[in-house]
Amino acid sequence: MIYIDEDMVLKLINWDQTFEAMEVAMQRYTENRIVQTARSRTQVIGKPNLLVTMPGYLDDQTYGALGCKLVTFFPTNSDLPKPLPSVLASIMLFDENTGLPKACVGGFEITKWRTSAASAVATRHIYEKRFKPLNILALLGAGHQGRTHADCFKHFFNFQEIRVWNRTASKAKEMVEEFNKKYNTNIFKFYESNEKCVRGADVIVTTTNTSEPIVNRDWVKPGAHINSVGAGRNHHSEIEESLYFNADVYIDHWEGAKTELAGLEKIGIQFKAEVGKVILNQVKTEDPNRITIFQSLGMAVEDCAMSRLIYDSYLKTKNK
Ligand SMILES: NC(=O)C1=CN([C@@H]2O[C@H](COP(=O)(O)OP(=O)(O)OC[C@H]3O[C@@H](n4cnc5c(N)ncnc54)[C@H](O)[C@@H]3O)[C@@H](O)[C@H]2O)C=CC1
Ligand SMILES: O=C([O-])C1=[NH+]CCC1
Repeated sequence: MIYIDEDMVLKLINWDQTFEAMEVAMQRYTENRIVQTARSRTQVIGKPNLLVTMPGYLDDQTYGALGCKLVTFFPTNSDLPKPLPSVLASIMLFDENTGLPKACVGGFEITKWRTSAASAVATRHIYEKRFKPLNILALLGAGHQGRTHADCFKHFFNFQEIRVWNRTASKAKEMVEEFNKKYNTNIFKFYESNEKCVRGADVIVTTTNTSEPIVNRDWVKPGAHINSVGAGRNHHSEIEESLYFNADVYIDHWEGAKTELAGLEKIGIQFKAEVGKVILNQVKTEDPNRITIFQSLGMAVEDCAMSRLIYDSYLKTKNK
């Protein structure tokens, strides 16, 4: 069995293949060519810290794999004297004919990249494909996911303004300075107020651990698209609940939604479809003024696709 560490993952990963891997994983989901369950959660007693397991099987010539991601979600890591990321992960990849372990792949970078690319896939298929405007992007959250989403959306879309808000303003300011420098641009703008950041935005991405809404119904312009990624108290804490009643809500997978979005179902929200159906043109939002939401949970088969991609790329570099 080989170990592919985070540095190597970063050398091998790229946005275009990650996007394709996410499209394939979501499409195969709808075609019933995957197996995955709701993830298991093992909590450290007396703490909000969790070990989460995500096993999956994806049937695909290029991205197919049998694997299991092990994720730790430790929100208390940000309070350590030397802070650590709150989401850490490793992915085990198995031979689907023998069950032998093939690789253990670092899952920290993969989780950031694949989650960002999943949001981009959702934005492309739910929103951009309908010729909707892509002028202003609002990013709420300047943590690991917020930063990777900024790179990803800069790569795939041509926004004229990318607004950044964060609970701790200094982090958003730092990010804006760093990203304007990195891309030699001035399109990244710091926002002190989440309301002002959201108002007028065409696309909104939320990547926070908040347990209270940071996006209110009245702030979101008609026809805007939201990718809600963060999992605070639950996986739908970032958006005011009444907004879900006024939107078409898309998910990535029903197994996860049944448990992790049970709170939304309980208050009567019906999910329109999984993103795979939109990719396959089986469903779409017709009304251009209807707000759309991608409620991203993250799927095991996305990690299977990514670990296969990284494993194959790794072998290619070794065989050169
Ligand atoms: N949907 C998916 O597939 C995935 C979702 N996630 C979720 O995304 C979220 C962000 O993950 P990372 O960026 O890795 O974490 P991080 O620790 O790097 O960032 C956390 C962010 O949440 C913000 N935050 C924390 N408490 C807040 C509050 N009360 N109000 C407003 N903002 C608050 C912080 O300012 C920071 O911007 C987490 O909830 C994580 O569980 C992570 C991976 C995959
Ligand atoms: O899909 C994923 O890896 C995660 N979703 C929420 C925390 C980690």
